[in-house]
Amino acid sequence: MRLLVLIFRNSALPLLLSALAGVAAGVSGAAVLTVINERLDHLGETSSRAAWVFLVLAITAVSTKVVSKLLLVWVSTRVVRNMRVELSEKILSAPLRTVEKNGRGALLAALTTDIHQIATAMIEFPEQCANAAIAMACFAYLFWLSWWLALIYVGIFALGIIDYKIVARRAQPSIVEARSLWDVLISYYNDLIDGNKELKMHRARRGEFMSRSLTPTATNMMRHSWRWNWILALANGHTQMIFFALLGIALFVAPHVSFLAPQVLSGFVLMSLYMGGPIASLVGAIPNFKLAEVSLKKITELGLALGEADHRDVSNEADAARPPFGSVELRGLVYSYEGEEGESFRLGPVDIRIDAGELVFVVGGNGSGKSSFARILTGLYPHDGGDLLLDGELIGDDNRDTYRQRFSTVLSDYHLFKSIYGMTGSEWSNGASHLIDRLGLARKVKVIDGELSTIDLSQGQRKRLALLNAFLEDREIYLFDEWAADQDPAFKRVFYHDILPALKAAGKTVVVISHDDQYFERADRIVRFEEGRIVEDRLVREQPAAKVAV
Ligand SMILES: Nc1ncnc2c1ncn2[C@@H]1O[C@H](COP(=O)(O)OP(=O)(O)OP(=O)(O)O)[C@@H](O)[C@H]1O
Repeated sequence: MRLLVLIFRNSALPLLLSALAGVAAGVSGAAVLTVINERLDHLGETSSRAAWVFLVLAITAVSTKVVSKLLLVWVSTRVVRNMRVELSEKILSAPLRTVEKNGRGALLAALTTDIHQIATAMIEFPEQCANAAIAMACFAYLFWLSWWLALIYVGIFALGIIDYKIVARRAQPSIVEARSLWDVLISYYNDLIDGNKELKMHRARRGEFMSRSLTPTATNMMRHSWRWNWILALANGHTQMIFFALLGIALFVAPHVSFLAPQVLSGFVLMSLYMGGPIASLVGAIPNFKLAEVSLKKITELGLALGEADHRDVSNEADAARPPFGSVELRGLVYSYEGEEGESFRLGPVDIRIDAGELVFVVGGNGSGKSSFARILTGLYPHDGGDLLLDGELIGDDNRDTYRQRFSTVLSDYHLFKSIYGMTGSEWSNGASHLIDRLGLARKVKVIDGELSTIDLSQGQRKRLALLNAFLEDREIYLFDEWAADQDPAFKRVFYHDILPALKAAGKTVVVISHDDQYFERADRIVRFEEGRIVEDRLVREQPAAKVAV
């Protein structure tokens, strides 16, 4: 049902036109057969009227078929494009936790396999509507020829459908299982690519990764795919048998039951043969519809339902000028990670107020909650309890995206884009070149046509480029999550002694997550986390304004 809604939401008119053209092709094809059937009865006699009818019907059958196909190709290319864009937008607008929880494997499977399956079914749909219409037109003709024989045909058909359903139902669990295994296989593909070094370095790990994870999953998928394919092939075989049964009845049984004119019998034989193609195609398309339903369900389970309104974590409003802020405050703020066995980590309650222009170092041991705090503070995760306020205004679902736009960040799991998106004109390009120079990368990286010439650099150099991005964004609040961890001692010093004070001097608010205790005295204030809570919040000293411009 959801599939039908989706089909009609996307390109309803061309799909309808294609279906109508398909019906016209099928009906005119069937009409050609009635002319043939009629002429077979008068072999040897000439009729120019019949010849003209034959010619017009044949041309109509071929041309409408071509039109129907062309419309389908036109629609199909657009449907696939639209779904790719829509699903990407859904992923962009979904809350970050939804994206993280789903994982790369499931999302990539949705973007590739599921979209392909749904698009295939959408494209099949009008063609199969046309096939169903052709079958109905054929049956109408059969009823006109002999109602009682046509009724027997309908009865046999109904039995065939019931039989198909009984057999095909057994394929469903394997279809679902094969699709679930595909997610797992993609996550192993990720390991294969991202963990290639680790796998190359250790023979036993490599062997076990293949023998315990990747190969069994691929084998399992093969088994399930084989199972549902043979079950449906068997069900298709049953359907084929029905046509032979129909032909057999027309040829061998019906003449003994009651007198039927030879033209009636040949009509039944011809129509049985003609219907065979469309009905076989209809039955053959059923797996595609089943696969598409499974794919749609998968996408919905990811929290990214296509074609339905959902909770948006991003706003499409134009970026308006914002008045400078005075303070950000967290009051009794709580956030929990849910594991399989309930809550796995709780941040908070956290109470803190950060005033504009402060340089705050957030410190603490591994797993104490610093990065989680950063994600809440920047509005990347919605908090579970307590309040987040900007100048006294509560931050919630409606204004979180706008709130986020005040931050420039380099998070610990940052991603570096080769293009510096979101900045236009030569101004940023000149700025970028200048900053690249200041970051000590001038001999490595250039800005060419709005793109960085390379991002294939060392970890530390890549992080400098991430910093470049943050500088270009030029927002009010900077947040760096262990930015200096990969830097050499000289550049670490530049970061703490030049860059941070320069940002402060420029009126920026800076939050630095750091393990570099030798530089802690560079902060205005130190906030220490332990087990998800602030255990220390102390002023260090007033930072002198820096002389170095960033
Ligand atoms: N994506 C996640 N899913 C589930 N739990 C998480 C996730 N990220 C962090 N946690 C939980 O939150 C705790 C705190 O993690 P967090 O990354 O905030 O610590 P941290 O202080 O930044 O550590 P580090 O100094 O090692 O970066 C972890 O111990 C873990 O239990």
